[in-house]
Amino acid sequence: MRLILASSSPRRADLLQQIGLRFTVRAANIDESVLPGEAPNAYVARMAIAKGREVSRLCAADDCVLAADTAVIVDGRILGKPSSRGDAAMMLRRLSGRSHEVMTAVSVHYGEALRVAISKTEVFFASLSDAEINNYLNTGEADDKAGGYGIQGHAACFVQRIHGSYSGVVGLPLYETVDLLKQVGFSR
Ligand SMILES: Cc1cn([C@H]2C[C@H](O)[C@@H](COP(=O)(O)OP(=O)(O)OP(=O)(O)O)O2)c(=O)[nH]c1=O
Repeated sequence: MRLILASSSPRRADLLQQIGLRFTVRAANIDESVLPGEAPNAYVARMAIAKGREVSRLCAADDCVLAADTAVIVDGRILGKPSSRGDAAMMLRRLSGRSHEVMTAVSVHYGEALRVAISKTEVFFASLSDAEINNYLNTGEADDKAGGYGIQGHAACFVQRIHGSYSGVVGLPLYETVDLLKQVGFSR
């Protein structure tokens, strides 16, 4: 009986380690395109379930598989990971001087059981100058992160406040994760 983290994200592994869980990492590789008209909560839940399902197929029947998906939502639009530096710059200009929502869905597959939770956090960004955006992009932090920023890195300077879950913004909401593991009866 093992806990498997179905993720290639080093942040998710760091967060799980932070709360003392022992686990093995097995990354999932799925198509992350948004369906036409798909609502943000439906999208992140579908992605978290698909990642978990793919990895659980390769695991033992008594393994517990944890997966997650994070998206940034602004004006009803879903921002995933930027496809280029220009795309990341566009995302950061869109987030500048206002608040947006970060949604992370977590899925747990354990035996026949599947549970999903969604964490939503409002993040308030300061106004960013073009120079600040360019300097930030030079750090390379934007490349693999939803919305083109990481609150845990240099972009912390852009964040005035948040309302919700810090670990959820970084990619794995820890309260919800532990709650789901309890719900399916997975004990450490
Ligand atoms: C908003 C934000 C996102 N992120 C990260 C969390 C996720 O790793 C990433 C969003 O992409 P995801 O598709 O959720 O995850 P991933 O591709 O990194 O990893 P995997 O699918 O293998 O689990 O953005 C931060 O690290 N900090 C932040 O402040």
